[in-house]
Amino acid sequence: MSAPLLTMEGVHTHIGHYHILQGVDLTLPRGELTVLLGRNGAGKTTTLRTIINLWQASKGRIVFDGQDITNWRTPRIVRQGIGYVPENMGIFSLLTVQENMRLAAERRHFDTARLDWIFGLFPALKKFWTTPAGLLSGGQKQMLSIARAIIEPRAFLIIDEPSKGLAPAIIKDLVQAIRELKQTDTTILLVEQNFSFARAVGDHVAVMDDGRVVHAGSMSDLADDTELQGRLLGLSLDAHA
Ligand SMILES: Nc1ncnc2c1ncn2[C@@H]1O[C@H](COP(=O)(O)OP(=O)(O)OP(=O)(O)O)[C@@H](O)[C@H]1O
Repeated sequence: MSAPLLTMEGVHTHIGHYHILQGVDLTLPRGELTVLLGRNGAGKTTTLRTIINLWQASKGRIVFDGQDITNWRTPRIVRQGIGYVPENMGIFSLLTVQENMRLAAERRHFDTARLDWIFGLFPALKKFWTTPAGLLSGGQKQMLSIARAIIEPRAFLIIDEPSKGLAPAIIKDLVQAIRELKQTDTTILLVEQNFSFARAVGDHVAVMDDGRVVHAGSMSDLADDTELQGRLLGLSLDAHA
């Protein structure tokens, strides 16, 4: 088995006086999708932000592709080929879809073949290419946010709760797009609360509680074991949807 793309070893993060991450251990197999699950406030978003040093780890080690990146600054970390889709999507409402995409492209230049591939994943972006992003639906904004993160080839993609607030039909489209993205060998770390979505795309799962990873394993093992689901996640009805 090849070396993992990313490992976190005993990572702690403080935000102001609050001790949020309390020794996170996480291993991300290369080329596969790991879902980070856990109740509200468990520390999922803080984990994502700590990986790219938007929050500085106060203790522990983060290794990406064999390099200790724990104390690197964010721009240097993301230049290693990391795309980040934040929970608030980070798009510019007054700019068009095209302008939003151009800002994310290296030297503001589009690779035509890659752009066509993205239009295949998210046809709505082609349709609304010259529309201000603020006028898109919630699902279309999410697609734009992911498209921005993959406008350049990425070794690693971090996506924070993409299904949040989206209608089931849109979630289905997102599942399809993420499955296609997986074909490109990109390693993906996805935070998700919707277990049916998580189950549809995930190879591996890590469950967080109180600032730690309390379970890590294959998605299929968790999906097959309702007792484990109940114990780990206190799952809501959508687990069985
Ligand atoms: N800027 C901040 N200042 C103080 N506390 C914060 C800050 N950001 C997050 N926290 C706290 O850190 C804890 C973990 O938050 P985090 O956003 O990582 O959780 P989460 O698992 O992503 O939850 P959710 O699913 O609700 O987004 C929470 O108790 C939260 O209140």
